[in-house]
Amino acid sequence: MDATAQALDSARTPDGSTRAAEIRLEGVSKVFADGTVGVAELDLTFAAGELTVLVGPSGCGKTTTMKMINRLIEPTTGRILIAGEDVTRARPDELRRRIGYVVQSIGLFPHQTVRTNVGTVCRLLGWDRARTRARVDELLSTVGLDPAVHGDRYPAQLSGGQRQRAGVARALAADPPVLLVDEPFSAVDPVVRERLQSEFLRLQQTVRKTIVFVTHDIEEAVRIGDRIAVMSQGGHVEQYATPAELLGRPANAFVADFVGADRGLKRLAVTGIDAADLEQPPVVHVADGLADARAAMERTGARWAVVLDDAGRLHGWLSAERSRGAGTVATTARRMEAWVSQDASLKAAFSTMLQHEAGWVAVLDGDRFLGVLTPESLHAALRRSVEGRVPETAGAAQL
Ligand SMILES: Nc1ncnc2c1ncn2[C@@H]1O[C@H](COP(=O)(O)OP(=O)(O)OP(=O)(O)O)[C@@H](O)[C@H]1O
Repeated sequence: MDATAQALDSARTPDGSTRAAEIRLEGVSKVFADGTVGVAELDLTFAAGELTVLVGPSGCGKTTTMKMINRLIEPTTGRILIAGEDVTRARPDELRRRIGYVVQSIGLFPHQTVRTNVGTVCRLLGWDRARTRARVDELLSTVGLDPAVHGDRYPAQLSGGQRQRAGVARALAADPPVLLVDEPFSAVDPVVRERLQSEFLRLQQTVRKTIVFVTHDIEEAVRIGDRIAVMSQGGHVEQYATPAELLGRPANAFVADFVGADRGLKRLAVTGIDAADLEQPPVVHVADGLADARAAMERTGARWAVVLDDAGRLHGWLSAERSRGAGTVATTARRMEAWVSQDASLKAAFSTMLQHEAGWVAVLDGDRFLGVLTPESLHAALRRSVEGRVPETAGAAQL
């Protein structure tokens, strides 16, 4: 076993799983035999445990960059370090057994069952049958396939989405610290695609690998990436940033054009709710009298108040107008259905607001009321997400 294989094997967590490893490209170029420059002088670092997306127009060098990491393509110049070890000095076969690889076009071996397919690398690494079988069944369940139902099937007996999941399970089987993923969802329809993306994200939350993910689809990139490298011809990185930064502050015209004119809308989906974004309307309690509620609203000039129950849970809302009538808060308050959890995106909050035709949406932490988002505070939240990088006066134009 060479130094790179050892480095990839060595970092074990207490539960025995492999730690994610940083990948560093230093001055990497690829000039093909016919003189085509696939990638020129590329410096890029993929942080350990992050999902980094390479995105860009066709032929810009995404796949070449990815395939140099597991040496399916040999770099012409430069160094590629994984966990500090130079992969160009490693034996390619040992290297590839330690790097998971998911690709849409290279499918599963058609004449092997799903279980045999998924266990391929485990067997190559010399694992015994029992360990391999246990690992394969665990992985099949993790990716949403039932070992008892799907394990003994052949790839042709699975749907496209199921085949893709089996491919992901195969890549993860030997618990590699690094996973390379090339356009895995391009052949499935948009609905299945979105579901597979969500599943893939959930899986990454559990396994926390260093993932390099290639796609030409910016929607997919912003949906799943922790960071995104937007590339142009020759593997040139035009911008390397988080989805929110990329959409909020494209570095140049190329990136702005690539992310699309609707980038403000796309940003809603990648921006979370921050406690600082929330407005605090007057709060009254369900046991209060209407006079108290009215007074609370008059003090701040508010047109409505949030009504909480004794435990601080959202009960509903009360308008200033209704508070002038007779009765109690309990009998006069209206139910409040426009609410989201604090871990929702701004897009989910806005969508909830529209769905209920409400002027605001309550934000909850479990049962606990945290505050409300209005169209104004939502706008401010979007601007805050790139604060420090967007001049105040440019904010409106960014949307
Ligand atoms: N074996 C090869 N010989 C010559 N040129 C090549 C070879 N492989 C790739 N190229 C060229 O290198 C450039 C980068 O190709 P690459 O496949 O990395 O692009 P990509 O960004 O992944 O594109 P796509 O999104 O279309 O898959 C392209 O101009 C391509 O034509």
